[in-house]
Amino acid sequence: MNFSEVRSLVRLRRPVLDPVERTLSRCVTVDDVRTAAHRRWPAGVRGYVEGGADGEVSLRRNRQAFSDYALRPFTLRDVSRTDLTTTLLGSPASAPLALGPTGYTRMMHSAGERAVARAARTAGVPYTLSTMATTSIEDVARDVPGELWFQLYVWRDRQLMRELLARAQDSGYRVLMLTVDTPVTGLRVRDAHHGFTIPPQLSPRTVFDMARHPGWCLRMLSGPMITFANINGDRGQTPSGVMQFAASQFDDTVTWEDLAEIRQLWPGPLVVKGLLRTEDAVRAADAGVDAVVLSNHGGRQLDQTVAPLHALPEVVDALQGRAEVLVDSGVRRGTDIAIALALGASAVLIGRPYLYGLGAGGEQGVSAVIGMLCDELRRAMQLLGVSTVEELRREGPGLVRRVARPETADLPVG
Ligand SMILES: Cc1cc2nc3c(=O)[nH]c(=O)nc-3n(C[C@H](O)[C@H](O)[C@H](O)COP(=O)(O)O)c2cc1C
Ligand SMILES: CCCCC(=O)C(=O)O
Repeated sequence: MNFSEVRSLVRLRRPVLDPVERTLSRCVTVDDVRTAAHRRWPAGVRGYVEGGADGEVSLRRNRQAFSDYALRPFTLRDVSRTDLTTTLLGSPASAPLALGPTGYTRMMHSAGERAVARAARTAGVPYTLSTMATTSIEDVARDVPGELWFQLYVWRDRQLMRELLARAQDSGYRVLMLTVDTPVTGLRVRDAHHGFTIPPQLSPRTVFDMARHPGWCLRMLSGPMITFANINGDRGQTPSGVMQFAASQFDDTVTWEDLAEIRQLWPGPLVVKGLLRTEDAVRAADAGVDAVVLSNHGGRQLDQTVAPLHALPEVVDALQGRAEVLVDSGVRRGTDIAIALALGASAVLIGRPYLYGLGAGGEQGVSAVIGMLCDELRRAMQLLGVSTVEELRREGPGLVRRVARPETADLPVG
C-alpha cells in the first residue's frame, strides 16, 4: 500500500470529535438526545425533568394525542423552496417554535439558562426565562440580548411580582408570559420518592447517585450553588423542597383581576400560559392578552386533563384570530409541530426537549435539538406538499384528520 492509499484510508476514518460532539453525532432524534441526557443525570434530576403529577396520565396523554391525528398529504406539488419563517407576537421567528420556561435549568447542566438562550438566539427562535430561573433576569439579558420572553408566576408577595415585571421590562424582555395553571403545585411523585431538593441535599442515597454521575457532579461543584436567581435576597431563602417552596410562595387566590392588573402594568405583548378551556381563552382575549398557550404544564400540574392538542381546534375556532394560539406539552417531532399548526396553532413551545439537549451537550445540545425539530418540520412540510407555515395553517383542515381510537386503549395500567 503506497502513501496516498494510506492517506485516503485515514481520511475515510471519522474525524476526532470531542465527547459532546461524539454524543450528539450519534443522535438522530430528540428521543436519542433524551437517552444521552439520561445517562448524564442523577436519578433525582431525571425524575424532576421527566416526571408528571400523580399517576402521570396527563403526561402520557400529551404524547398519545399526537397519534390521534392522521396526515393527508398533497402530492405532486413543487416543494423545493420550503420556508419555516413566521411572525410570533409581532416579531420574526425562523420557525413556529419557542422555548418555554423551565425552572432550575442550571441543574440540568451548569451552562444553564445562558446556554439555552444562546442556542435559541442562534436558531432565531424566542427563549422564555422562568421566574424560577437559576440565572437572573439581568444576567441573561446582558449576556444574550435577543428575542427574550419572561415568564411570571403570581406570588403571594405582590410587590415582588411587580418588581419582577419591572426588572424584565427594564432589561428588554419583549414578551411577558403569565403562567396560570399553578395556584398550587402538582404532586410530583417522582420527586418525593427521590427526596429531590434544590439544591440537592446530601444523604447516602443522593451521594451514591451523584457518585455514579461524576461529570455532572464536577460541573455542578465547579460552578456557583444552584439557587433561584430572581427571587433570593431578603424575601426568598434558598428553599429545600420544590413543592414546599412553591406552596409557601405561589398564590392560590389569583383571579382574572390579577390578569387585568398585569395587563395594565405590562405595555408589551402579554401571553397567558396554562389554559385548557375555550371560555377561558375567550375571556383572556377579552382581557386584552395577545396570545394564549394551551398547556397542561407538560403533565406536571393537574393529572387526568384533556391533552392541550385536543383543546386546540375549538379554541382556534372561538378566538377567530383575536389572540394567537400556541400549544405545548408533548411536542417531540417535526410532525407534531405540523399537526399543531394544521390544527390552527401559531407555534408550539417545547420544554423537556431542549432540557434533554442541555443535559446531553450544553448549548450544542440545545442547538442540536432545535435543529432536529426544524429539519423534521421542513421535511414533514415537503412531504405534506406545503411550502410555508402560512400555507400549512391555511390548508390545515384538509391536511389533518382525527382518527377514532377507543378512549381507554392507550393508557397502560399501573
Ligand atoms: C423541568 C421543568 C420545569 C418547568 N418549569 C416551568 C416554569 O418554571 N414555569 C412554567 O410556566 N412552566 C414550567 N414548565 C412547563 C413548561 O414550560 C412546558 O409547559 C412543558 O414543559 C411543555 O411540555 P413538554 O415538556 O412536553 O414540552 C416546566 C417544565 C419542566 C419539564
Ligand atoms: C414548583 C414549580 C416550579 C417550576 C415548574 O413550573 C415545574 O417544575 O413545572
